[in-house]
Amino acid sequence: MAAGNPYTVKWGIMATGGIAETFCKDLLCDPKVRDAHDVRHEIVAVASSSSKKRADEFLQTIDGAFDAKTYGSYPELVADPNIDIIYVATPHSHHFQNAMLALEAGKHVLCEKAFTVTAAQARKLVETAKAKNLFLMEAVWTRYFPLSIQIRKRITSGEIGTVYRTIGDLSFNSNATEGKGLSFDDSHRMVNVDLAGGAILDLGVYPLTWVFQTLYHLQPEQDKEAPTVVAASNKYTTGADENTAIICQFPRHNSLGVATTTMRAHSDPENDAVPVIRIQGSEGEIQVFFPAYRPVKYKVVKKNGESQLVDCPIPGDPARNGWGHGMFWEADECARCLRDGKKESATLPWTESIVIMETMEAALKQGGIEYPELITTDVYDPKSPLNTGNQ
Ligand SMILES: NC(=O)C1=CN([C@@H]2O[C@H](COP(=O)(O)OP(=O)(O)OC[C@H]3O[C@@H](n4cnc5c(N)ncnc54)[C@H](OP(=O)(O)O)[C@@H]3O)[C@@H](O)[C@H]2O)C=CC1
Ligand SMILES: O=C1OC[C@@H](O)[C@H](O)[C@H]1O
Repeated sequence: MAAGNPYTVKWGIMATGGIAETFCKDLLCDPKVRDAHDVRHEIVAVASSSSKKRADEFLQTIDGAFDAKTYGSYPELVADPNIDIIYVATPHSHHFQNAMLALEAGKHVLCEKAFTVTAAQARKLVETAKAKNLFLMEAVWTRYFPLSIQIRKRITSGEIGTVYRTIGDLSFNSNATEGKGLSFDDSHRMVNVDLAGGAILDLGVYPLTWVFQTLYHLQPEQDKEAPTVVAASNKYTTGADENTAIICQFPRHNSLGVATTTMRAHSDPENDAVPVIRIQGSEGEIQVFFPAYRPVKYKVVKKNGESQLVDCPIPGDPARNGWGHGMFWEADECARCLRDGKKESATLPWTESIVIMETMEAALKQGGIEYPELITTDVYDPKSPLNTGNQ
């Protein structure tokens, strides 16, 4: 790399669903538009477990990377020597086996949230990345937003005093128009236990992200304290949780986090009428507005009543019809880590992903939510139907 040239990362995309499309469109945005001059991204390959044709169509959908190789299976993708890092964009159920497939093939990995279905799976991924000297990161994109970075800095600088409590919610009103059910088919990944569906793993991970990035991440390294967890869930007819509340207690730090999520009511039905995250300290609080996963504004309210509203827009690339979703910031983090030889991101270290998985696992257990053996095993199987595409 000549001095001054941006470092280029070559991405392989595993799966062609909704989030893969969004992420790839972000990769195709010009980094300079978001003031990133040191890194750039290339999509060099895409795989669909259903067919090569589906992967070909995907390139049309994202309207770019037309030279990328396309594959009709995940094993073919991970074998491609031109790829630096694989983005795993499959349902939760598949993350462990798919990420292992990529790591075992010697590829760095960015794996969608929720990282895994069980904490043991998360530990196994980390052990494998460590043993193989590979980069691995959970794709909790919200952490890499300038908004999140600003908020963490404000907390660290003491602007709201000692933080005692963070309350967060991510909820949607997904009630069916008729009857008592939800609007999803029972086979949909939001509610299907075979795909590790449910509110906790899909939505709850975001309010938990706010609890963790404000109450756990900022604890001094020598005094890290994992929470004790008390949780309750109401189950949907499929067996997945539809309505969950999780309390995280950090007794040594005298703080509490409350994360709630439901598919039965919206976090903010009046649109910006209420904050969806409240980070509460002795000198004031920081309020973050909907949605918890992609917030674009927050308010600092001081004890004396003074307040400041801060807008943090997500830049759109004019050359891509103004597209810009905000996933490019996590992609830039991957690029910088790879460039600098780092195996994990300091913004979401491996230990923290594991503690978050332990927290969600505790909540699932207390809520009586159970998932099938095929998707909870922490034994890697390259021939698992989750890897070969028969499932
Ligand atoms: N960061 C964020 O904002 C978001 C993250 N997500 C996360 O991304 C992941 C995927 O979600 P999303 O893209 O919405 O899901 P989709 O259902 O839209 O796509 C999932 C893709 O995974 C592949 N897949 C492989 N096996 C299966 C299977 N048995 N059933 C269904 N799909 C399968 C398919 O691609 P193919 O046929 O090409 O192999 C499919 O298109 C989840 O972990 C979710 O939590 C989701 C939405 C937003
Ligand atoms: O990650 C996500 O963020 C947005 C939600 O709508 C989606 O279900 C979830 O997977």
